[in-house]
Amino acid sequence: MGSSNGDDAGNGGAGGGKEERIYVSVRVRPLSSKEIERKDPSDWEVINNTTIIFKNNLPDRSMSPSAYTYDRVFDYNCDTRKVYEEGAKEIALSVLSGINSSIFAYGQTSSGKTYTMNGIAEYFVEDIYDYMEKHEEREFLLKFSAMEIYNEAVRDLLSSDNSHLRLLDDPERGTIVEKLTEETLRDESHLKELLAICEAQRQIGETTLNEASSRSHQILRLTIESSAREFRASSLAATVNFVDLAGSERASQTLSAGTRLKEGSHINRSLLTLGTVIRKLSNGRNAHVPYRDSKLTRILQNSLGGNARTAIICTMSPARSHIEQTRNTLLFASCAKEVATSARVNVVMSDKALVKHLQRELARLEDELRYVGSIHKTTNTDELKVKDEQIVKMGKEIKLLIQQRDLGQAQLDNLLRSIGDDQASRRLEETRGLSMRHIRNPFDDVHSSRHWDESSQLSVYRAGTSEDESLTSEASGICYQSPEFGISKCRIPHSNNYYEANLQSSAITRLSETSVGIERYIAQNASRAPEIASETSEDHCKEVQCIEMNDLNVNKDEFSLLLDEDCDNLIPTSFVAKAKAAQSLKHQVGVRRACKNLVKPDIDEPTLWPFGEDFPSFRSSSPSTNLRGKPGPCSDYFGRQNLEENNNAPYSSAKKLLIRPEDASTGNSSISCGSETEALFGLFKKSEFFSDEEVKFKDFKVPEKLPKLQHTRNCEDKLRAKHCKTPSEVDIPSISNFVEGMKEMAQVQCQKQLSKKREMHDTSFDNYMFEKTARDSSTGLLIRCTESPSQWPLEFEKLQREIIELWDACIVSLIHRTYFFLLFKGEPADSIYMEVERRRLSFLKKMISQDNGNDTLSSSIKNLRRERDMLHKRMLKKLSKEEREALYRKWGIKLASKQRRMQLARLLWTNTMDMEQIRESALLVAKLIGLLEPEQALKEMFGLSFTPHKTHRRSSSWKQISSFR
Ligand SMILES: Nc1ncnc2c1ncn2[C@@H]1O[C@H](COP(=O)(O)OP(=O)(O)OP(=O)(O)O)[C@@H](O)[C@H]1O
Repeated sequence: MGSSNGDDAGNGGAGGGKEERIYVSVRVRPLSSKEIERKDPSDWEVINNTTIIFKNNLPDRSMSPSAYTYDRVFDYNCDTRKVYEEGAKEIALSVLSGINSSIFAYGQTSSGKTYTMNGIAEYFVEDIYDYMEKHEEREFLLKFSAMEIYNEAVRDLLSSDNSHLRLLDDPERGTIVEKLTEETLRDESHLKELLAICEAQRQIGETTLNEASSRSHQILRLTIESSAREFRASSLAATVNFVDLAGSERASQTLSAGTRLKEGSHINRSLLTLGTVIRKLSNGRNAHVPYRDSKLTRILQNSLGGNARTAIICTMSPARSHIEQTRNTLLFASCAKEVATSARVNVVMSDKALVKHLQRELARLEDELRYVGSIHKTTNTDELKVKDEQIVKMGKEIKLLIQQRDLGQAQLDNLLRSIGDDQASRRLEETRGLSMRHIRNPFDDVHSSRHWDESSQLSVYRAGTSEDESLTSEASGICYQSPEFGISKCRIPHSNNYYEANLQSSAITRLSETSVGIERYIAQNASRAPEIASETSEDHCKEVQCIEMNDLNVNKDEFSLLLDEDCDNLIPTSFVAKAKAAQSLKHQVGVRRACKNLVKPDIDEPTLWPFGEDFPSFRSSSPSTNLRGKPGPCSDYFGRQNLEENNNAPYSSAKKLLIRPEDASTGNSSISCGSETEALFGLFKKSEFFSDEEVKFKDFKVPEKLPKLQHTRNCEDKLRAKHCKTPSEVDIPSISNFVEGMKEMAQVQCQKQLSKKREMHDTSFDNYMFEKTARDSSTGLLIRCTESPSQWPLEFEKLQREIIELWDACIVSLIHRTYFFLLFKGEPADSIYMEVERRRLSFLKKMISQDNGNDTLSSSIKNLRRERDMLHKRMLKKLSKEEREALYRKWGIKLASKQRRMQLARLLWTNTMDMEQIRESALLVAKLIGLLEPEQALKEMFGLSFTPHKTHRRSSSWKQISSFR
């Protein structure tokens, strides 16, 4: 065979076939006896193995090509073996390599198609069996089937049943003939028998040209599967088709009529489609190829441009009388020469082989899984190891802390004993006829801070006034912390009255340090509440003991507070004792910090104080250093005083004033026992944080005119000077500090929420408080948020806008706004933080409005200016020129204008109605202050969880952030 086919039959890969052209040869038969008889001349001459020429110079032949070239041209004297050997063998035998192949015989009737095809099939069968004999190492399976397409009906040539067979489309095998008999060949003779049957079964009729004309298209199909005997994992399987087409002549030429005419039309339909298919394929594969237009092309689709090697042998008569048909045949052959097919080796896996293959694949995947699992396991093991180490380490720390606690407890007990606990009791009994009962000293039963939290949700201190076991609550002094925003109440009985007052929550948060004093106060004063009011502040101050902190020989009878080194703040002695004993606080610094937890800020308006000035002795030796100041530049984020080292400063934004009841009722002003008193118990004035009910006393009416507090402006000035930084010194609070503050704030709120349900069935007084809780808007918001999550997005948007407006109104730090804005983006758990922020800002706004535009506002403006100044400077450092210019354009700042950075800084956070501008502002500020990845500053990073948790350590964020207010 020619080089175009190559010698690489069977080399096609299983995955993709090798493209090759259809092998086209032309066979010229000898003139038949009839043609010779009528002296029909031969006009064709084979000049070489590949070319045939028309040798007659007839006038009407001038337009036709005179020479035709093909892969092979066989002259009339070539026998069929040669035709087979050189025109079909290689392709036909590709089937042994697992490659589909097809051999076609095409030509007009009586041109020698059947003559040629029968010979080829015979030689092929011989070769196949010869091959099989020579390849005993392989096992072969041959299956034979045969069909004819007669009048566009498919018939099984191996079946005596003349019924028409249907064609089916199989997604894997293509078009298949339904119910076509497929005989498994036993041997060569068996095949020859079957071939004989086919020949006998084929439709034959007499035409003018051929006495035994084949009137149908015959397809003989041999499928060969072969596999190596010793290695049967896979086998090769392919099919070879021997296609003997019906005559391609026109019906008129065969002088057909009746049945023959009908046959001709059907024959020509299939041949016409075959011609179209070949032509389309020869022109390129992009065009639609009408395989389905005829049964012939549909069945042989793979052999025509598909997965098969194909050879076409065009037979022709050299007689002049057939010149037209011969030329058509040659033209068809020329066209077919251009058609390419793409045959590939068909590897078939046996079921057994398939199972084996799948088993191997499964084993491989399992290995991979085990490998991945082992990596994962290793990782887990490593993680567990680290965690185990952490557990061991934490265990050691816990052990150490327990030791320290026990030591502290022992020392405290000794201390209490040494300072005369008994004496205190005796003294109380002697002087007031009271006994301390049911006192729950938090240090006695606090085994862990958790316990303290638990108890702080409920009544905390109870001092009995008699030894009667049937002590009623009316007879007792009660001081406890309510869940209502952490507020606490003290109730002091006297006669038929008892006085109640709210204690600022922050003080109670630290009640562990002050409890003894509270208890004693209650115990001591339960029977003399009215008298308290009559005592003067001078008297009170006389009682104050200022004890040096190293002097632990304090008299426990006296509720004494230690002053810190500056005598700015107070700390109960019991706390000092504990602090010292536990060695958790370092002398003065520790004490000072603890003391400053108790510091209370500014007082503008009075709140009634039922206890008078006989409150346990404490004083400030340095009144000028009291911490009265207005929320403003020196106030922290929540309006609290901005105290250096005030790491644990409680919430104390509300103003307060301590006056004696009678002073309150008479309007006399007698303020003064010092800010420390206020700080310790921090009574709140009526404020946005607390309602009327929370601050009024049951047995006192709030006087219309209340004494004005005499501010010590020096203090404010001093604080301002001390804590407010110059622009160049402006520090940027870290987001973690900011978050820490948020957590603490929300903690109070969460505790309130949690305790609400728990307390619902408590005393009537408690119910009173909880009814308040239920009315509380924050609580309401949270409930709405958790129970109607679908409403929350709207609520959030509304709340966010309100907060943005309030930030603007309160001239809040841009950095604070940025942190807040970026952190709280609308998750349900944000509600608590947002509500706290809203209430805080509302309170601040009111404070500012009450300030009548004085220093507070101007200071805030000044600080905001400093902040903008800082941001404008950072633009140079943090932004490239291109980034800056892009921002100028975005913000509508002319590139040619001056002080563009400052212009931009002044625009930030200004348009509160434009959320896009707000968002842009937040992102820009975040970038400028070094919050490089604001999106990563998620609440989760900082544990901003709604779950309440203890955080007694207060961050310095308040101080830092406040410096921008
Ligand atoms: N190469 C050849 N050498 C000798 N005789 C041939 C050759 N080719 C064909 N013949 C003879 O020509 C006659 C017609 O051949 P054949 O039946 O094979 O034609 P056909 O193309 O199959 O016709 P139809 O399409 O009508 O079946 C037969 O008698 C056959 O023996």
